[in-house]
Amino acid sequence: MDFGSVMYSKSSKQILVVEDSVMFSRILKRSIESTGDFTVVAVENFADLKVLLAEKKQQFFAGLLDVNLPDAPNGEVIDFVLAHNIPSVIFTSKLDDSFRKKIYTKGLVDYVLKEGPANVEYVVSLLSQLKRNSDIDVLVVDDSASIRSYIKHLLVIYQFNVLEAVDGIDALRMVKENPSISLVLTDFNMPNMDGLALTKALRREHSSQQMAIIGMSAFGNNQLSAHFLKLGGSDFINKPFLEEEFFCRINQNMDLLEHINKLKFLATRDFLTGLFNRRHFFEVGNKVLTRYEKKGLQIGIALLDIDHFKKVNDNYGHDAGDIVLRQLGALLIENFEADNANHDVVARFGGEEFCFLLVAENTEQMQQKLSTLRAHIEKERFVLNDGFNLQVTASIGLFTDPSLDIESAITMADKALYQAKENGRNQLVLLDS
Ligand SMILES: Nc1nc2c(ncn2[C@@H]2O[C@H](COP(=O)(O)OP(=O)(O)OP(=O)(O)O)[C@@H](O)[C@H]2O)c(=O)[nH]1
Repeated sequence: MDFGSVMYSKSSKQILVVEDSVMFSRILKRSIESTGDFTVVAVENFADLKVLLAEKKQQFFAGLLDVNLPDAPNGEVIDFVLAHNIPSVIFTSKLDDSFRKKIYTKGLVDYVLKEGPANVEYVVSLLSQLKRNSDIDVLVVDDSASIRSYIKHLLVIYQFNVLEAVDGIDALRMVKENPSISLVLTDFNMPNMDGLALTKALRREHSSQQMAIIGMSAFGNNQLSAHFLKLGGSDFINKPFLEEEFFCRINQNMDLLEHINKLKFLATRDFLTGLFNRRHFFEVGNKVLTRYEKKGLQIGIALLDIDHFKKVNDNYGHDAGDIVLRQLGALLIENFEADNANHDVVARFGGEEFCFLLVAENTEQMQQKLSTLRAHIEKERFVLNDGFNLQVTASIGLFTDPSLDIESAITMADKALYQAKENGRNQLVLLDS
């Protein structure tokens, strides 16, 4: 048994595999690790498992357990691993009804039949869902404490972060205080504000692309479920439900939100740097413009262009150029997006050119901000794949005039940028009206 040879990256989560078939274990390891999100530690028998968990070297995100091991033929590993608080999925070659019920009462995440490659794919997607769920805040709304606690118990098995509310009014307050909530599971009959009124109120502020709302009510109430879905409910679960159906519906709804968010990201962001793209810059920029002009603040447009960037590509290769663009993108996100009380907007316009919409009390503030950025870029070490450190400089053109629209302001900022290049590069040039 060799646990020491595994390299752990800081962000990857560790998965425990307990499986006596070396071949199956290898296939699992390869498929799981190919996601780049997980590293696998595998053991072949119960004895090794005991040693591994006694060492307490790793914190496992999830376990994949074979229930029939030569030294533990009756599923003894299940209780042992669960006692170590490792959410687990079991592999089994056959499944009867009573065993299936036991799986969920024991607090296992799921079961997988050992049938072939499709099941390995299922395990990998299940692990990815668990990882995603650990970033999702769910609100459970029910006036019954015991039902809330049961649903919370199920959601925690699937790694969700769970918040609770006792009725619709309480739920609206919780959503306001916790804007990260993206799934609401609500009962219907509640005092003060019921599930239908809650859904109506939530949908005024949160579209179905931002938040999933799943209703839960006693079986047979078809009119209620239709009414709920028409109000904007995402899905409906009849009570009592099979745990398996409960998890499937929740995961399907969260998969949908995830896909929508990915599409939104792809439509609005530049692929290489993650900054806004040109189209989205205009969309956001125009909104910021109207909001801040009213407040009497000044707006400026700046264009930044890396100096002699062609030489970076020519001397070190296109990949090195991409590394510089990516690292510069991260620097711009850190300085202009992450902590952005003024709502400055920055985008990659293409190639090595970046555009800024700046909001400040006066032109001097903007100049100060951009001069600090220029100096920061000059000092930054861009680290290439072979470890070589590269330095670059950038020229910036800034234009300020409260009466111009964004497009005309960009044309003027481009003139200022041209002057900065003509004057010898690595500098900021201001043009104002
Ligand atoms: N690596 C990489 N290079 C790119 C990308 N987009 C554009 N470029 C390169 O950026 C370079 C831009 O060069 P030029 O427009 O001649 O300007 P420059 O060399 O930066 O010179 P000045 O702007 O005059 O200082 C070209 O070599 C393009 O091929 C990209 O996405 N990745």
